[in-house]
This record gives sequence, C-alpha cells and structure tokens, in this order.
Amino acid sequence: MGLSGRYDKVLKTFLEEHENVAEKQGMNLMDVLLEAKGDGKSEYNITRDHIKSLFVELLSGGTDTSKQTIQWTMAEIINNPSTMERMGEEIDSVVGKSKLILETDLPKLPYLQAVVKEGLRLYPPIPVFGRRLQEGCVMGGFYVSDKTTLVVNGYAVMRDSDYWEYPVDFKPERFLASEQEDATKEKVVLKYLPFGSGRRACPAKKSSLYLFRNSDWNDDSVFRLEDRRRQG
Ligand code: HEM
Repeated sequence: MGLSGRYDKVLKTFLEEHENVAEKQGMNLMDVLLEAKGDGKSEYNITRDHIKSLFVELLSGGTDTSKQTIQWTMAEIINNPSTMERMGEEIDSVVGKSKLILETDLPKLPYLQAVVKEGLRLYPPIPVFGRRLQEGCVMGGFYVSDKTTLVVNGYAVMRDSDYWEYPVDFKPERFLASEQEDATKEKVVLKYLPFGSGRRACPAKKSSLYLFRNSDWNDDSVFRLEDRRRQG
C-alpha cells in the first residue's frame, strides 16, 4: 500500500475512534479544543486523543489544498507540547472555555496566528510555482532569455538556513513580533512564500486569510518598489 493509502487507513481509524468517543461523551470540536484537563502539572494538558480528534474535524472541513498542511501542523503540535500549552492558554484567556473562536477574535490570538504561519512555512500546500519570462533578464548574475519557464522552489526557500534560524524546527515564536528582532526585514519579504509572490501571488492571501491582511510578512512593499522602478 502506498503512503497515501496508509495515511487514509490511519485517518479512518482516527475517525472511527473519534465518532465513538464523541457519541459517548456528547463532544464536538470545540469541546475537544477547549477542554483542559488538569494532570497536576499543567492546566492545559490536551492529550494525543484530543489532537487525533482535531485532525479529523479539521480535515473534514479543510480543502484539498490545505489538507496536508493541516495534517503536518497538527503532527508538529503533538510533538511540541509547549506549543499546545501556549495555544491553550491563549485561547482560554482570550476566548474563554465555552465559546467558539470567531474571526474577530483572531487579532487577539497572535500565537495561534504564528502557529498557522509556521505550519505554512514548513509544509506549504503549494511548494513550487512557476513563471515564464516575457523578457530576457539577468538573475543572480545569469542571463535568462525570454520564454524561459522557471520553477520557484518555495519549499526550499522556506527551509533555507541562510534565511531561517533552526530552519527545520517548528518554532511559531519566530513570527511573534515581540520575540523576533528581525534585523533582515528587507530580506524577510521574499523568504516567506506560502502564497507565492508578486502580481501572480495567490489572491486568497489577503482576502480569505485574516492572518496575512496586515502582515509584515507579505511582499507588497517589494513589488510596489519594483513598479516604481519600472515606471522610473
Ligand atoms: C492556505 C490556502 C492557500 C495557499 C497556501 C495558496 C497558495 C497559492 C500559491 C503558492 C499560488 C501560486 C502563486 C504564485 O505563482 O506566485 C496560488 C495561486 C492562486 N491561488 Fe491560492 N492558495 C490558497 C488558497 C486559495 C483559495 C482559497 C483560492 C480561491 C478562493 C485561491 C486562488 C488562487 C488563484 C486564482 C491563484 C492563481 C493566481 C494567478 O495566477 O494570478 N487560493 N495559491
């Protein structure tokens, strides 16, 4: 059985388990997400079973584009208990234990935003995208002629150790302004490419995801600059 088949089998098991548990306990997604069971050590001890249930809930609501990103982000959260704890604390203090998270809550949930951004960095749903040159130009010292098709490997850029500290580690904190003294801001703009870049960047970047609407992590400033240069 191929990887995808094996994965489906695992998910099917999760789904069956989740349905049984949910039926018995009358739980829904938010019960699972917000349930905080004390173990004496941490108030936010969300177990692997909770995460498995979350996988299933998120997958059933997710689109094909983001499905694997969600799967791998959840896997990272399982392996990083401190991340789960911090998310739990933030959600509890901002949203409370009994309410659903609304879009209007997102500005007050910076850590949750950072977790999503880090998931998109390490596991971009569209890891490569292409460009066909209308005009020849010099890139990185090489002349590239017109009509050449180039593939941009966003996946590799977002794991490049020249641009990212601990590039393969899941560290949402890197996206928190208060914890990130970013000395390389002008470089930053083109090192984060989950939505591509420039005029053909994903139009859903800002319109459907609150996260990137007012973000320093988008590349508009670069392209406005490029437009001015072209006009000049
Ligand atoms: C997490 C969700 C999404 C991610 C990570 C994503 C990522 C991308 C990427 C990497 C590209 C190529 C950009 C480039 O070539 O520079 C793209 C293009 C595009 N995306 Fe998305 N996308 C997402 C959701 C959506 C949604 C929800 C829609 C529509 C409702 C959408 C519509 C499009 C369209 C129309 C293009 C082609 C744009 C063009 O060629 O001008 N995307 N997306």
